Amino acid sequence: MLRAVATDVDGTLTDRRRRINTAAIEAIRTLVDAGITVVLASGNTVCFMDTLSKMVGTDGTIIGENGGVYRRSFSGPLQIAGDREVCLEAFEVLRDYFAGKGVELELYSAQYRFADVAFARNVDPAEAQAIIQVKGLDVRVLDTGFAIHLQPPGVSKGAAMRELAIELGIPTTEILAIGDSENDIEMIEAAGVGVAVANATPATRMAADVVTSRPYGDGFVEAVKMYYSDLFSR
Ligand SMILES: O=C(O)COP(=O)(O)O
Ligand SMILES: [Mg+2]
Repeated sequence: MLRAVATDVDGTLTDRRRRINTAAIEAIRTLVDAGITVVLASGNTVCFMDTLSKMVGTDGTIIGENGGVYRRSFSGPLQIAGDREVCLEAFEVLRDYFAGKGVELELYSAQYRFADVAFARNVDPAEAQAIIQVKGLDVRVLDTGFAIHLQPPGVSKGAAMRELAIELGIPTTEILAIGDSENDIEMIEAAGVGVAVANATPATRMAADVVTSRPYGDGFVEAVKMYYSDLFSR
């Protein structure tokens, strides 16, 4: 039995413009009301995730900053994985490099982040990755399709999900994970069932057990109805 659903946010519950799919919200509420734990798992900040959790109606179990932070329920202690300093140092290197090419990097919500660094996609993520590699920096460059993130090695939504699973007392084999991007691959692989929505990147689709026929929030609803058909047939 799939006792928990871990879902990505941007590109999975939202569309390309980050507008949330209202049918996806309804589906999450149906799951929550049936006692299924819904974990919102995103590259977004804790404060963003808290607001989203409240308004959607989950118990506040979240993975934020691509696994850099996670927490069981609103009242649980916030766990911080990884070292933000190494990400900030790597960001400085990238900022100098791209400044030399006349491109200014734009940080996203830096004052609200505990573990990672996120910035605008106005540069090629592959070029950023190449610079990190050339400089021998021990940081991952993740392209979520919405932002570029710098993560310490070992930090991922999948690693955070494993830790949360222990806290929740739910084996990872009983978790359904749904996502769309590179930052969802470890989570999709670690879960008992991994789903990619139709708009997912090729590597994310490859990692998944199932790829939905519909994109974005409609794909999320399709996946949930597929695995919890009894809850939605009433
Ligand atoms: O914060 C991002 O860059 C994307 O967020 P997501 O993990 O919810 O898709
Ligand atoms: Mg996403």
